[in-house]
Amino acid sequence: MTLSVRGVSKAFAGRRGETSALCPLDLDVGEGEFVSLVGPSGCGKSTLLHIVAGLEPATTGTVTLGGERVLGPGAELGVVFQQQTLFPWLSVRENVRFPLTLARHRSRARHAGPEREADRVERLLRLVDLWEFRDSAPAELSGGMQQRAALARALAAQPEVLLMDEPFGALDAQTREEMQGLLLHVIQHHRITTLFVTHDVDEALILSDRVVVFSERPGRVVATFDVPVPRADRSPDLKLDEALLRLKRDILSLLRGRARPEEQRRRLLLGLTHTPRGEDP
Ligand SMILES: Nc1ncnc2c1ncn2[C@@H]1O[C@H](COP(=O)(O)OP(=O)(O)OP(=O)(O)O)[C@@H](O)[C@H]1O
Repeated sequence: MTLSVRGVSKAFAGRRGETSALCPLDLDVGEGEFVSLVGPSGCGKSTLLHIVAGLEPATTGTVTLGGERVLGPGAELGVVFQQQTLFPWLSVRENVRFPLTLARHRSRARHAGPEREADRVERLLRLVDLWEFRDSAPAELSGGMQQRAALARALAAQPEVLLMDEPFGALDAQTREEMQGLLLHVIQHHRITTLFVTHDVDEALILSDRVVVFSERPGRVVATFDVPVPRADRSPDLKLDEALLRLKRDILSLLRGRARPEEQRRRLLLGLTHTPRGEDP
């Protein structure tokens, strides 16, 4: 299913007047394509994702999925956010089953599909390596396990579009790499149209067909980079690939040119971006 953003802008009304979060922007994600958004903190990436998910109205413009206008949250979308969003009172298995129950109640036969609900839940829990923890409560899982459960839940209703907002942002480096490997496995086997927000340029390059760079707030698209690596050849080890290193350098220099100095310093301190060897930050 194609995703199309046309002339979408957002202004928030606040105590100190209006905050313009997004300039009118256009963005397309083709059927089965994986597109990442990177940009300075506060440039409106999450706001755009919320608008695409139908969780936040746009001030101007329209979002369409498969040609149909998005007017609110829909079952064709799977969403994974950085914060833990599992229902704490349900077990891991019940969390993953939840979208299927919801789809059944909305009698969305298309989403029920031929596979039995219980079989699908088991397949997904095995895919994310949580079958053993199926009866645990979310609070009993580590952060990485909770995000694996959140990914399984997002995939349960067989969404045609996946929206992910820094899903691995709170994880340690090793768990993050494992999650990237898992997501690569998922997208190599199911070509789901995906819009992915991250601060990590390596992560964007490893996972994406295309990386879209935003300006600082109010966000607009300043550049788009195609990633010239076939899906089948992708892995977290690609960080050292020559072509990707060149792309990374280009993206970082764009971000450094556009990010505010204090934000650049914060990111460098946090290790969110890396300075290519021989260059000053
Ligand atoms: N509900 C809201 N009310 C008022 N202002 C908001 C609201 N949500 C976001 N904003 C403002 O809109 C701007 C964009 O925020 P957003 O969270 O989309 O940025 P971001 O690029 O995702 O940031 P980060 O990378 O730090 O997560 C910020 O200035 C933020 O303060």
